[in-house]
Amino acid sequence: MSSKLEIKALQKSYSQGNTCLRVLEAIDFTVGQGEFVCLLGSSGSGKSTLLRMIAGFETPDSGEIVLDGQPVTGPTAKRIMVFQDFNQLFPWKTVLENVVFPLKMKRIGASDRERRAMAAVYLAMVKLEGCEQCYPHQLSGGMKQKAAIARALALQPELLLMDEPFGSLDAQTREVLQQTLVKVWQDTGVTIVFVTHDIQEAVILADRIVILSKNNHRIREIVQNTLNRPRDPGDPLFPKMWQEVYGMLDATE
Ligand SMILES: Nc1ncnc2c1ncn2[C@@H]1O[C@H](COP(=O)(O)OP(=O)(O)OP(=O)(O)O)[C@@H](O)[C@H]1O
Repeated sequence: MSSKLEIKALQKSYSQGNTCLRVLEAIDFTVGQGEFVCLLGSSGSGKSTLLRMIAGFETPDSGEIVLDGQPVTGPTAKRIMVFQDFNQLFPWKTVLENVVFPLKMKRIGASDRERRAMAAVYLAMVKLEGCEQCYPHQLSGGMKQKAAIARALALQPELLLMDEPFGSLDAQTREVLQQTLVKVWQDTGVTIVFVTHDIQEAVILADRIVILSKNNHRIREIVQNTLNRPRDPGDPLFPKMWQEVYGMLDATE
């Protein structure tokens, strides 16, 4: 698998008052074209910080982030982020308009008609057909997250970055969205880096799981997920994979 994203010797600290808070140190890993990678670690291990740097929202103290051979120096539409917050959509626009608007801003599609057709394709992909004319306040949290995912995918990013997008959903809705996301990922071939602190979520979604340690700010382990897809927590092999990952996390506490 060719490397889509390369993270090289990344280091990041924040100043908090008079002290320097070290967050990430010697972070090295690659993400392959079309791969689904989860960043997992306890609270404060630097998962979101790492994702924000990959997005180009923040700069590392040292080290390099390279996408398709080009250093990341700031945000671009090649890397689109989906957040945990349900209020990512424009409240005054319909679901369809929410997907069409960024396409127009990025001059994707030759006409409004073409952009609306593109938006409808991505909304159908996340199973929101029939909701195109709804406003965000008429949607459940899960439906809002689906719309945010459709909007991100419609921009056809090189990299989809997801920061605990299902973190505020109930368990059942979360499972449905996980299945939807895996299907969309398989259909589009998009490369995904997904932050979670939920082991089950990482085991259901990821090809590989990058486990961050809060203790030394480094990567504790990169776990290859050996379970066949579609993943099912009822699979007798699922608890073994879960335990393997849990063991890595335990050692970081
Ligand atoms: N802008 C900032 N300024 C100062 N400190 C920050 C900033 N952003 C994050 N931090 C600190 O960096 C550390 C890592 O934060 P980060 O949000 O990346 O962790 P996380 O693993 O995503 O945690 P969680 O799972 O709780 O979201 C935390 O101690 C946090 O307080």
